[in-house]
Amino acid sequence: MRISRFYQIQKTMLQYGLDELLPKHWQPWYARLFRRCAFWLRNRYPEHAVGARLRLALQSLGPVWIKFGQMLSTRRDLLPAALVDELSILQDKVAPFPGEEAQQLIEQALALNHISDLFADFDVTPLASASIAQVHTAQLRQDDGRIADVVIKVIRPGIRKQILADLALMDSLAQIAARFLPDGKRLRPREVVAEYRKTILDELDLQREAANAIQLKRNFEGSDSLYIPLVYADHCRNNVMVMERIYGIPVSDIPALQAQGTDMELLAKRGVEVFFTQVFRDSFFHADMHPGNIFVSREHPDNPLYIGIDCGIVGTLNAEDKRYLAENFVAFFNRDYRKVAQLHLDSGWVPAHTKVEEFESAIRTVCEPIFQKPLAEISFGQVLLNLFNTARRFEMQVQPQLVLLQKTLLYIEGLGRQLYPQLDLWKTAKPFLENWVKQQVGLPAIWRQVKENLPFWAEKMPQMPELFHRYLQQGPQQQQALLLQLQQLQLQQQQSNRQIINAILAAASVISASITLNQGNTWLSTTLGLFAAFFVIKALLA
Ligand SMILES: Nc1ncnc2c1ncn2[C@@H]1O[C@H](COP(=O)(O)OP(=O)(O)OP(=O)(O)O)[C@@H](O)[C@H]1O
Repeated sequence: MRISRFYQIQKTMLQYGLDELLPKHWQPWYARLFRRCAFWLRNRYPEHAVGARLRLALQSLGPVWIKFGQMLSTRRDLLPAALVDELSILQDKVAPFPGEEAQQLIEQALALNHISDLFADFDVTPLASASIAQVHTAQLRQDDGRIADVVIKVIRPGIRKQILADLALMDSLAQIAARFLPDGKRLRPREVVAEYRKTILDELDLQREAANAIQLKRNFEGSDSLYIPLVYADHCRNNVMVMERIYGIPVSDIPALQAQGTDMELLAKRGVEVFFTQVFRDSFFHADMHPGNIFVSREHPDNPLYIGIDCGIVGTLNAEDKRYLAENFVAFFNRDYRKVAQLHLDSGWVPAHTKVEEFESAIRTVCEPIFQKPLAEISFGQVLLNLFNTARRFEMQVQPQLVLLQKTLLYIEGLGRQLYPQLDLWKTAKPFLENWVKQQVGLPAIWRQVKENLPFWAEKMPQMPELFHRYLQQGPQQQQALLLQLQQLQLQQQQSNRQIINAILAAASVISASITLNQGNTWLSTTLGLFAAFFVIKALLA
């Protein structure tokens, strides 16, 4: 099976003339000889450009390859623009599988004798069908007797086996490419395949998608900007997911949005706001924001509400990633390339031996042309992409979560400008970034940190005597480890105490300074102000 599939893949690639993607001097003599002899595998589509042939070949190889092409289409950092443009029009239109089979899968997964035990009006004709799953409509009979309009998403039968087999082959091909392509090291084909493997296998697990949707819904509870359909978690399994049916307008249907009088400017701005809120407030963002997954509510078009579906792919960021992003954006838009370079060094993103002047100059070279445009037209996604590419030359390993974010940012920008071409992204995003950066420094940040640490200390304090007791009972090596643990706890506690004391002293100085200033004693208030600054710095360094 594996050999015949391997042969089929090679055959398809040669019949679409994809060997042309490799410059002749990269191909060993035996490969060129084989190519000449294999008369039955001629390029059948010489009239098409090589990018178009790659797209058609992937399409004919099936869903796994189509999705792989779609993923590659987001890697402008790796592939030439013409190829990426072709790949980005790959569509995974796949014939639906029989609705009766979907019904059986649902009955099995939810342990139902008949689908009507739980659902009324199950429609065997799918509402939508894609390469991995298919969606049917139904009405859910709830425990309290109420009926809810729902959709049921069902994973295609047998798809997992097919995906695993193709992934194994893809990895073999990537190994060959990494070994034989002179550019194999830079393109890192095995890592690209490994990243894809994770994404596509995650998409096969609807429990995971359900959990993501529940989390995102909770994050935007009561929001005017984003609504996530309710997931019926009790009726979700790995291959079946039941959720509230929504009736919004697809975001790509601009005439329909305009016809209902949608405030397009507000809608575009809200798209950017929702994205930045997900990234900077929640550190949890929907990372599959293609237009097919975004709808707009038909209610109150003057206060437009997005509806997001398909939370199969989400990105998360840690505090360091967020700081990196926010500070870099702010430094970028101030055209402070030295700061950008320094930030990379300070955070250890590029090795310590990097020469900051060289790095600064490289960033300036790629980014300055972007700033020739008016600020309103600058693409954040492009800025990030250029930054990643430059940083990579300086040995920065780009983090997958940041690539996911950059890709989502490009989608959001494209969408925003499609809805409202005059959208000024910078103006919309700037308050978010500046606020966030501001919140990370100064007294409020210290206070927040102290508050965050208090429960930790409340929990750890009672363990101190126990740890000490255990320490006395252990052998020398374990004693050393425990001692270290104790010392760390003590250090953290001392740091936390120092921060609290300095924060209190700084606050007292600020209050006294403002009282003395009101009383007209400028000299004393200035001195107190200096004290306040001194304590803030001490708190930050503690
Ligand atoms: N809650 C819902 N209410 C109404 N329609 C829905 C809902 N969820 C999904 N659909 C419809 O089903 C289609 C496919 O759903 P979804 O995007 O979740 O599946 P998918 O298999 O992950 O597709 P793709 O990978 O192409 O995005 C959507 O484009 C939409 O038309």
